[in-house]
Amino acid sequence: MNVDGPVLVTGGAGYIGSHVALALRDENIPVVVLDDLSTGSLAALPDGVKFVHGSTGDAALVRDTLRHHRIGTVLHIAGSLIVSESLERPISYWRNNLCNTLALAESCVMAGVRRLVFSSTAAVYGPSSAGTVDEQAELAPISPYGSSKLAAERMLSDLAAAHGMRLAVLRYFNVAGSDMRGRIGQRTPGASHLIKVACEVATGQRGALEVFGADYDTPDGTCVRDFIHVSDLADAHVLALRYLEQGGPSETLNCGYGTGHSVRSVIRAIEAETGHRLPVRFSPRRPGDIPALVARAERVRQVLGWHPRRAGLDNIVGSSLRWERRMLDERPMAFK
Ligand SMILES: NC(=O)c1ccc[n+]([C@@H]2O[C@H](COP(=O)([O-])OP(=O)(O)OC[C@H]3O[C@@H](n4cnc5c(N)ncnc54)[C@H](O)[C@@H]3O)[C@@H](O)[C@H]2O)c1
Ligand SMILES: O=c1ccn([C@@H]2O[C@H](COP(=O)(O)OP(=O)(O)O[C@H]3O[C@H](CO)[C@@H](O)[C@H](O)[C@H]3O)[C@@H](O)[C@H]2O)c(=O)[nH]1
Repeated sequence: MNVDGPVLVTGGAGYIGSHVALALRDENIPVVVLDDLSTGSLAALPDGVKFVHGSTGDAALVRDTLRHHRIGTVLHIAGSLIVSESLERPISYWRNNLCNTLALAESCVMAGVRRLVFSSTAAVYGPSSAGTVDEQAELAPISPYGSSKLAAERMLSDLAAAHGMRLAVLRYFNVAGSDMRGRIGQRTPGASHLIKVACEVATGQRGALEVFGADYDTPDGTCVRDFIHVSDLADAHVLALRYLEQGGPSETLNCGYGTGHSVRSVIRAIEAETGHRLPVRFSPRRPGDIPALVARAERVRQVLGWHPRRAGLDNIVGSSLRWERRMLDERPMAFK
């Protein structure tokens, strides 16, 4: 492959970033990770990956890192991402997702980086009657998280156009699962993502799964999401890198499978996998939740030639449960 210098992965000590770093390393692409370890962990870093501790907002550090390692492409994955938290702490979300992204992008321009991949989100879309959105759907975020990511998309697009940088914006839907070979997984302490939480409950690390709302206008009353396996998403990053290196123009791509699963169907998939009933408690709706969010995702397949290999709740839930059981083995006796 024509790799123009190593790739910088921001947020590479986090859940998605570490799977992306692993996918790049599996393709023998040299990787440097920049992470402030605010939610990430050194234990998540794959072997053979260089690590720089610091923030994307630290302009001097970022410029030194870009120049010292002769970085050709930046995969900007670092960010703040919990929808409900963003409603309580909007300043922190706008600062990290917009201001720090602007600082990073300015450093990229000054250091002559020509290619950028940006982690955006399905939360930039508003609630739609069909629940299924393509890249042209109305952009109407209902949380500071979604708004700050949308603003960052627009800011990056302006900078890219003016400074000869090519930009791939990847709008992830709900990312879940772990490396199928069990090498890495999601370590986030106190995580709030449905499948992570439910698998922690299934392995006895939490008491019960709280289901936020069963009165939505959806087939079974619970919210519907398009869950994408983290390693399929990581593969899309490798393809986006190749695409930009081969001269592909700037693109915005939904990353999902185009299949919706309700919260109740996730619970059923976990029960089928474990053979036990999952303890569940029904609670009121959680602020900021959209009833249904499913990708129309033909474009990512057409543009990048992406062929996901791990679709299906069984792959996602199975790999998540295997990872939680492994984490349990590493933890103190109190959890056993
Ligand atoms: N998890 C999902 O379902 C999902 C869905 C859509 C989009 N995303 C996006 O994917 C990205 C990664 O999410 P994740 O689930 O891996 O979360 P995560 O919290 O596991 O990873 C984020 C990583 O970024 C680091 N970080 C945060 N701010 C930083 C900064 N200013 N400088 C350097 N490092 C910083 C954290 O320490 C962490 O390692 C985020 O940008 C998020 O918006 C995630
Ligand atoms: O303990 C829980 C956790 C979640 N849910 C429900 O499960 C669904 C999914 O929630 P969650 O896993 O927290 O993900 P989202 O709020 O959909 O957001 C994720 O997916 C978005 C893309 O769709 C990303 O942008 C966000 O960063 C990421 O956190 C929602 O209906 C929640 O109300 C529960 O009922 N109980």
